[in-house]
Amino acid sequence: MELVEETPFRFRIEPHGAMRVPGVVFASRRLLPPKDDGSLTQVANVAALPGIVRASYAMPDMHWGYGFPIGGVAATDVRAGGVVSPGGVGFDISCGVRLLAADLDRSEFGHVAEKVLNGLSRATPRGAGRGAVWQLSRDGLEHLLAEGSRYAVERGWGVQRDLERCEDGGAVDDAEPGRVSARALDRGLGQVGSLGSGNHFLEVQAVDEIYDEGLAGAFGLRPGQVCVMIHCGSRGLGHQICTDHVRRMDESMADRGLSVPDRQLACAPVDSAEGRAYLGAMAAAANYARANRHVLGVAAGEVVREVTGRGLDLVYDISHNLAKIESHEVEGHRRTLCVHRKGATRALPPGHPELPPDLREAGQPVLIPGSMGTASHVLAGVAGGDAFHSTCHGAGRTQSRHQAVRTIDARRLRRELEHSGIVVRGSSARGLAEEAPTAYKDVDAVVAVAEGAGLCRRVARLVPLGVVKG
Ligand SMILES: Nc1nc2c(ncn2[C@@H]2O[C@H](COP(=O)(O)O)[C@@H](O)[C@H]2O)c(=O)[nH]1
Ligand SMILES: [Mn+2]
Ligand SMILES: [Mn+2]
Repeated sequence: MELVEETPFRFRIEPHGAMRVPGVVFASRRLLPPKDDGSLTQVANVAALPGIVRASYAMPDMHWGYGFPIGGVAATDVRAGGVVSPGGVGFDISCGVRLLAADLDRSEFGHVAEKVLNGLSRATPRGAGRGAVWQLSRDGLEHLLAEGSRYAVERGWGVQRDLERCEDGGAVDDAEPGRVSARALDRGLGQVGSLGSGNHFLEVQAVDEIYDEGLAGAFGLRPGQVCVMIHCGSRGLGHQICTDHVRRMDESMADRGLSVPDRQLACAPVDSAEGRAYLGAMAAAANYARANRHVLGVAAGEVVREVTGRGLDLVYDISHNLAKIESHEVEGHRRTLCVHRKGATRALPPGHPELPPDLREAGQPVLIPGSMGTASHVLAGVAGGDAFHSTCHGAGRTQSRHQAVRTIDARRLRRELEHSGIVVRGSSARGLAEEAPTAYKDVDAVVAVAEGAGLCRRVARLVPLGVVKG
């Protein structure tokens, strides 16, 4: 795949073959994926989607994914036959990050660290399919799919202010629980308030460095502050919805005369029976994921209060696996677009009407986990942000899980983490090796490139104090 360096941190793949638009990769030379991981070919494949506009984008944390690369962003024109592709959202629909801040300094945390981490470990169900913080009836689950975190607050979980600090006020309005299969409902029923496994985590962190004092203040962050970051998504429910709709779209493509370079890019016009069915179910999964992070955050807040006497305030909650119908200007015209972000985070600029009043001047907080042994970051959206106001979502993998397990000694890793003062709870030896910091890119370099490319700005850097791994 030939890449042309257009400007620092921006590479272009010229349209060729079935590509309808160019590919644009935001990266430094060092962060570019190896040619043999297939993700640059995926950028080119996505550029062939019917109705795609401007470019097929990839963020600096990009790596290979199902159909779309992780770190991929693509928008299609809804009124010009543009398609939606479940592979452009991923199996963990609305996987995302929630950051909460404590009125506690890291100097006060050391002597209670073990106690807090033990409490968080007990309060956080994790692993494949086991346990949930909130046991719901089938009727309750349907309410939650329609109303997301708003339903949780209504039922006594957390406070109204939490909703203002959530993307979409805690729920998307276009969810259609009736589009969710019985199998997906069954899988989701006993998992509301659970982490899942692998890359999902609940981490206690400290603010280590502030890059922009004004923005950090607006987000409620100060140097040395203890925070809790939660990364998880829509569990078995989202996975089943993706599986159901990839199959359905795959079956309908020939009849609709649609073809794509890779079967994993199965898609349907947004404005079609299959497209609408997927988007309605996907939105229900998005509401599930937000409520999932919400109740985990409330449970974590109770533990922190019990041990330290201080509570947790929500900084922000944002997804990084979602398709959204948004209005953007393309070639001088306002268009209604279906924006896929898969392992990419929306980053609204200052002044955007969708931001709550207290964040409107600052821009949207963007939450970037790094790894359990390195830093994580808080960024902010900027005016003129490219890729439909999107940026990276993490460090991004350099090694597959399989490669990591083959090369990393889990016992040694656990010792090294504990030696650096990071309390580790949960996770099997295999799980720990899969998620080793060395299996990921350098998150500091990723966010510096994202900022250098004009996608966002850096606000604060956080370091881990303890982690509960899925
Ligand atoms: N702070 C931590 N970050 C972590 C950990 N495990 C993974 N990660 C980062 O999350 C992103 C997002 O993952 P994805 O599954 O949504 O693609 C990933 O790229 C890593 O940078 C952790 O334990 N702590
Ligand atoms: Mn996930
Ligand atoms: Mn994720």
